Amino acid sequence: MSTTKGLEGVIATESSISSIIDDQLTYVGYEIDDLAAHSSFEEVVYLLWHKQLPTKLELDKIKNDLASNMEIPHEIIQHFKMYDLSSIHPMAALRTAVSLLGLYDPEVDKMEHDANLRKALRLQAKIAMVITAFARIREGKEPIKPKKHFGYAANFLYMLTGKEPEALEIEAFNKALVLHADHELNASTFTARVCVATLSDLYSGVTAAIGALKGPLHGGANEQVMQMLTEIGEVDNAIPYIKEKLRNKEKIMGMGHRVYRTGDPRAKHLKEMSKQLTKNTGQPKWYEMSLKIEKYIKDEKGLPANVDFYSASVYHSLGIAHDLFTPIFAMSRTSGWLAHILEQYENNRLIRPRAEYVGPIRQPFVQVEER
Ligand SMILES: CC(=O)SCCNC(=O)CCNC(=O)[C@H](O)C(C)(C)COP(=O)(O)OP(=O)(O)OC[C@H]1O[C@@H](n2cnc3c(N)ncnc32)[C@H](O)[C@@H]1OP(=O)(O)O
Ligand SMILES: O=C([O-])CC(=O)C(=O)O
Repeated sequence: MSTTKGLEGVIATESSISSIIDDQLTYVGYEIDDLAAHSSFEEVVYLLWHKQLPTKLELDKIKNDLASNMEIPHEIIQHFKMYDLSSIHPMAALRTAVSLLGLYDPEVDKMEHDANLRKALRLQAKIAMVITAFARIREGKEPIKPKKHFGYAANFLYMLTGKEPEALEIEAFNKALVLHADHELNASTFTARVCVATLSDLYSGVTAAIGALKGPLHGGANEQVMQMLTEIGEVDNAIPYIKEKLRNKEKIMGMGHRVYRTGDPRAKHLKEMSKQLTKNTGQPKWYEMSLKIEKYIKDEKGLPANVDFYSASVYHSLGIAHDLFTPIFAMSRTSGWLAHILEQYENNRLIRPRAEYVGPIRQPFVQVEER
């Protein structure tokens, strides 16, 4: 047996959801650039789950279904109110709340495709209010219910702030959701597939995936990027700060990728949004700092910026708390996780690789009294 550390380059499954070929990303064969330019998040959700673009009627229906199913059970709100949320990371709260949501879904253990689609819709809808309710309750505010006529992006921003978002904010946020929705067999998606390949339920799969996304080598990097930018503070400090980090053999968050070599095709969209939004908010320094870091790391280490790098200054410019960046990633990626869960169920086989044993062998057993 031979091992591949981190399963690099290992093809673990077939999938027709998203592909990364020659550093180009597609969802069901549609270029990410086209989807980012033209589609709503709901359209992408439909595409990932049904593997075709919706008709106008189908799109209207999924938009309406998502908005009408967003309200979360009262018990989840009560659950958040039980804790001192000031010391709880929202990703931990989200992981627990998604698991808890499963308790309130009467179809949780129904395994038919249609039942799984209905659960997927409910979970995708409710996860938006789980995050916003958490964010409001920890600030001592009451959660806000969704508006039926708002789209997914607008509803999230509205439930978070209580203000009707502006068109530019909705557009930027929608685009960020589209860009994060799916990404082939990344660590959290693989986790979801491993979990449900035991024929466990969909809530378990998404709960497991949230746990995997939380780490700073994966989705948790976007929050870390903003922490780094905040520590840097001013554009002139950027390069000395980065040099020091590299001297200490520390990783620069938001840089590098297991699959992309020339660059992450999502990053350019977020970069452009960061440029515009930081200018609009009168804080171009976040973009300028990011630009310097990106160039330096590319020149010095040959590493490209990944999706987490510019999303940090985008979300910051939208006035979103830094520790909500990863939950927002999770909210979008839930659509991809659910698509992969549905695909796994369709053609399931238990996922159970082997480990090469490298521990001691033929050890003589010694009774506890003699050790
Ligand atoms: C949505 C996402 O999940 S996108 C990724 C988000 N994560 C981050 O941004 C965290 C920072 N980046 C990283 O840690 C890595 O690039 C990963 C985890 C994304 C990919 O990791 P891997 O493919 O396993 O690469 P690995 O960690 O082995 O790095 C290979 C080499 O590049 C270096 N390297 C990789 N990324 C970075 C980085 N961000 N900063 C500095 N050096 C880096 C490593 O130190 C290593 O160097 P060495 O060979 O001299 O020891
Ligand atoms: O694919 C990966 O390894 C990580 C990533 O960019 C993502 O999940 O969006």
